[in-house]
Amino acid sequence: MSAGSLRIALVGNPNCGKTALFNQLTGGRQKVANYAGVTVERKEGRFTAPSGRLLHVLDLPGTYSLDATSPDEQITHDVCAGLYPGEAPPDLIVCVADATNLRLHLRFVLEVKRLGRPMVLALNMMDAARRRGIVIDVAELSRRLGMPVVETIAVRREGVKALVAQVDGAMPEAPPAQPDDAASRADLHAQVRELLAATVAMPRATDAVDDALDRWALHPVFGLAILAVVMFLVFQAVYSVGKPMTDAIADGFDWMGTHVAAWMPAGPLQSLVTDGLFGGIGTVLGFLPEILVLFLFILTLEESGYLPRAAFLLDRWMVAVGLTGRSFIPLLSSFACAIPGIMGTRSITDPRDRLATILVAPLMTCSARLPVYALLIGAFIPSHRVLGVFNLQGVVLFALYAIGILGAMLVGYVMKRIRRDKSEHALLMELPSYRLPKPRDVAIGLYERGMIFLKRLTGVILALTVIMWFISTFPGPPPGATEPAIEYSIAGHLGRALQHIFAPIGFNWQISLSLIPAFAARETAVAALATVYAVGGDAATGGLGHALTVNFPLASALSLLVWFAFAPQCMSTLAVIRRETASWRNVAISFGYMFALAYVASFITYHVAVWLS
Ligand SMILES: Nc1nc2c(ncn2[C@@H]2O[C@H](COP(=O)(O)OP(=O)(O)OP(=O)(O)O)[C@@H](O)[C@H]2O)c(=O)[nH]1
Ligand SMILES: [Mg+2]
Repeated sequence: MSAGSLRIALVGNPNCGKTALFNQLTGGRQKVANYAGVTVERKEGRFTAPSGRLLHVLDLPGTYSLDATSPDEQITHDVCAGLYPGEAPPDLIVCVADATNLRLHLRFVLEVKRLGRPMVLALNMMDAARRRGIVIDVAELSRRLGMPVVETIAVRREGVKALVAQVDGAMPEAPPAQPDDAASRADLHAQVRELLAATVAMPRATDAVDDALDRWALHPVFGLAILAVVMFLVFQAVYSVGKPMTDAIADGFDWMGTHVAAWMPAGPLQSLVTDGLFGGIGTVLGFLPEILVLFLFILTLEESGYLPRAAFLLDRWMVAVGLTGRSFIPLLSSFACAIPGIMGTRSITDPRDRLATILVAPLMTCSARLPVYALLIGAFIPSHRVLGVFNLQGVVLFALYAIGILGAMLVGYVMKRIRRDKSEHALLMELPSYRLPKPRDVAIGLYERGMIFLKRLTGVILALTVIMWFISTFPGPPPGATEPAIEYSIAGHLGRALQHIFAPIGFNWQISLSLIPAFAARETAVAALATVYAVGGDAATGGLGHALTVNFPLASALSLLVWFAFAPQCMSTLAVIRRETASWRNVAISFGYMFALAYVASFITYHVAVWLS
């Protein structure tokens, strides 16, 4: 340890507030949510304590015990035991415990103590504990454990002051290291009982409000009905709240585009700015409000503690289709993006269940597909009222999310049928307390999502858009050409070559072409179509939506929507599958089955739609 700095590791059972504490200490913006298994990687941050000392803080995945059974728990174990490659053991372990659930959490505290390293116990969630009338004799607990004990409330700024003072003060003495064997393990239970009896007065074991809510939320029939209604309302909200804002942004960009164009001399540069930048990037940017509205709901649900209940309700169904209730949370993260979803599977203990979840995660509709859906739905689906109250566009969007989920169930079921090991695992999961979402955490989450979207927009999407503009513009038409200029460009040739593959499912060459950049980032399909049609001169009047309705039959649009629901995901997703499973074979399986599924489903959709119309 260098004289001026100290390395601290935050450890504890899942969902006890380690990350909330980490964010308060370091000003970090790591994800906090009300269920187990949110953090799956070690995250480092630092801050300067009042004494001027630099404190390095490590946030670790939660773990129920130090004999790690899943990849994220392994990380925690290795860091604490000083076995993590390339990392010295921490100078001080801050063990975080949920004060409302000490029966479970103290066991882990005792386990960590046996490592024989200097440690401090943070009794977190003291606000909730006091509300429930739990009284803890902190001085006695500290004396019996032989370590400093600090009460904290990680969701309030002032709630962590005492902890900072403690870690910034004199280093606590390390407890004696103890061997880790079966006998001493059995002993832990007895010790926890003794500690609880001597230091904690618990008026009632569980919260009356939680119990009352759970009678409805976990009811096998009403519970599922509530879940369906909640999900349906979320998608309605995306349309009724997000759409007007999206339209306003699109109009604003159109207006700016025409004005900027008026200032510039005609030529390739003007075309790049108006067709490529305002046409392409502007169109994608317009979908930010819809993404934010969707995530406002998802983050609120995450913080409320409702989601693990949904996992519990769906467990039976998930097992029936070859997944587990534990797959629920990673699959849910995949609605943001398959990448965090696939990384989130690290909390699934069984490698077989984990792989099944990884393979179906990309079928969940990620937020990058939302612009594509929104564009096509806006152009082709009339905004009728259904049953007087629901917006038809919202219903179609809901249906698209639903076919992704149904597709995942189908694929899970097929995998279950073909694998040899048919054992099933019961879901063991703690249900967290219900909690009113903290505006700050939701705001952090929204900010992070928004920034991810904007960074993609100014990075990969911008680059791809410029490339699309370039290949759509050059080479220019030969003298005396009769067709639109774009027909002679690289894009024209490439698109027509690809069309051989995609014509049977109803795609014209422009769409076939837009699938190439979409493989790098889904949203670019929108930017690419905007650029291609703008360069081709079709989008000049009435915007991209209009250009699409003129150039595309409805059957092609439906086929394209279905294609995007199932098609192999972007390259980054495949790269993460490779990293998480260390196997190219899984990448090939994933790509291959999704391509086949998408092609067959689009083929059927296209031909049925043509036949019906
Ligand atoms: N009322 C209250 N809620 C808290 C407190 N600390 C954390 N929370 C909430 O508890 C939940 C879990 O917090 P996290 O920080 O994500 O927990 P974690 O220990 O990092 O969980 P994993 O990463 O899954 O191991 C979130 O909903 C927080 O808002 C607290 O002191 N009081
Ligand atoms: Mg965490």
